[in-house]
Amino acid sequence: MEHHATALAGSFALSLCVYAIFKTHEPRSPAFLVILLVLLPMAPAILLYWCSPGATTMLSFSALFGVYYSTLLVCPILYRLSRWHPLAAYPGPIACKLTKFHMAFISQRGKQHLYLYSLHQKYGDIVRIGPNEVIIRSSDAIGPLLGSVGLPKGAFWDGRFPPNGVGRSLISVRDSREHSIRRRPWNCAFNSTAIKNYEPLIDARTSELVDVLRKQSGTVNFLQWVQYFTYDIMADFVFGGGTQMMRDGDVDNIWQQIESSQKVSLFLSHVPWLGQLMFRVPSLAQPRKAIMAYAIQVAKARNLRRSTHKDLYYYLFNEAESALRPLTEEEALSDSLLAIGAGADTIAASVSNIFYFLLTNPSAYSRLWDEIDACGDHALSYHKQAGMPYLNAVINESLRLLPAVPSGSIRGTTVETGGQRIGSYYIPPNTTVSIHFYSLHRDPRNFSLPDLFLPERWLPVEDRMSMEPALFSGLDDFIHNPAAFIPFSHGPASCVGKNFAYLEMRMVICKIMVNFSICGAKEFNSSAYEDSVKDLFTMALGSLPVMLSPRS
Ligand code: HEM
Repeated sequence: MEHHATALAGSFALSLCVYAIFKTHEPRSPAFLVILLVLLPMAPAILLYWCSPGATTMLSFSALFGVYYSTLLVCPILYRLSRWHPLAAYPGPIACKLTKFHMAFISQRGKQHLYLYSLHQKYGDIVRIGPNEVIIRSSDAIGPLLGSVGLPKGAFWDGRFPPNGVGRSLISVRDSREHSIRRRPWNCAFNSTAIKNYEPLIDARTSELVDVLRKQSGTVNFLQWVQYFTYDIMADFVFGGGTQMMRDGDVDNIWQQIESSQKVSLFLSHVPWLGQLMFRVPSLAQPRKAIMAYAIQVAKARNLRRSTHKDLYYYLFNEAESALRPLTEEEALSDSLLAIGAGADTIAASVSNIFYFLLTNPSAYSRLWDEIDACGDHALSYHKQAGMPYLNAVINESLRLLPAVPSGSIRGTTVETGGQRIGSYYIPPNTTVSIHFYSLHRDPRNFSLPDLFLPERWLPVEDRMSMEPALFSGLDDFIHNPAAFIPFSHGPASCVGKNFAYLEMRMVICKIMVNFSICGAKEFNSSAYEDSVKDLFTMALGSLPVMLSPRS
């Protein structure tokens, strides 16, 4: 009996030690996990059998294992809910405080942006959405979190790549110094001179889009054509060409693959340790590895082919031989999937959303039409478009309401960075933290009438008053805070493709408006469109059925 009690106490003590190891070191090696979770709990049972073989029964063995595993389960539950947890002061749902699996499952429905928005509505400006994770809805936090003295990328990104770091793309590099080295060639590829070189590519592909749309009759799924268009243009400026989706369709089912891989990746980003384990099980890692392999193969083919113009890979492969510390081939190849996703996916969603808002807001549609028509032939000049107030207001308003990365970009403190004050909040070490763009953009403290599509809010006061006197003249204290508008994020790790994205979006909108009048097809349904919006880190959408009438 005495031996039984000692063995139970030993099992309990051992389990407490193992919990401490998990908490401090977060072991992920399968061999180590087998030792901690399978072999160690056997030790008290073996000792018990050694000391009193006759008295040892199946029941006493089960009790020993039961004590071991239940201690391992109960300790984190008690700690995570206790007032000693470093995030105890921050409110949030109990399920979130207990486990990140809660968010992982929520994310699979594609509505995590709405869920997080509802949490901000309920709990306030800072919400605990995981045992070690918070989201913030405050413009005061933008600079301290994302600015030049802000925090590096967070643990969120660890679940998407193998534990040895192979294949990590720029967006996921957690060490700030390494991130800035990896970012240099990207900055060169998207500076104002480089972007000028992409203008003929945009011209050619937008004209091709107009041509294929002219050949369509009846209901057209506008989203699908925009996806083909953005993919072709991405291939042009990233890989020097090589795809013809507008001509041949999506023969390799790339868009479907991107969406399914985004879904799995988002789940694993919420539970990064699971993602890293998954990479060790070939059959589970297959879908993610397949899309990574596809992207790498496209970049390798570009390397063999060389490009006829200065594309992104001209800079990533250091073909000008100008970089002080060129990327290794592996680093350059690792960025290919990021370039595909970021370069095509975000713009396709944004352009589709812009036309969705125009179709559901006829006065905005006709104001934009008037502005474009008033520019005559100049409407298709990049220079002119950059200064068209209503066009830019429509783009911004659409990105405000439906940002293409709705839940923002994830940063984190580590043991090395220590804790940090972000605005009025203290973020302890080892915490993942982000600003929830969707909630920030719809906060009435930043934008009056936050849920209304109102491009006029981006115009000078006198212009918006003259356009919408009924709406604006009664609102002396109309709030418009552009500092809280961050669809491209902010700071040294923000979106490198922002200027290019504006260039492409402006041109495609103007070319479409110059060439067609558009209306919703009979299948068009605004609530179905809004329901189809999914937050899979970047935004995925259903379809946008329209009718196009060519203008002479
Ligand atoms: C409407 C279009 C776009 C939107 C709304 C958008 C938004 C974003 C956001 C929110 C981030 C996260 C930044 C952070 O971690 O703080 C990001 C990162 C990034 N975007 Fe974009 N993006 C768009 C288009 C593009 C395009 C056309 C490219 C060109 C390939 C691009 C390339 C990138 C890259 C490389 C990063 C990683 C930056 C880094 O970690 O240093 N994006 N984007």
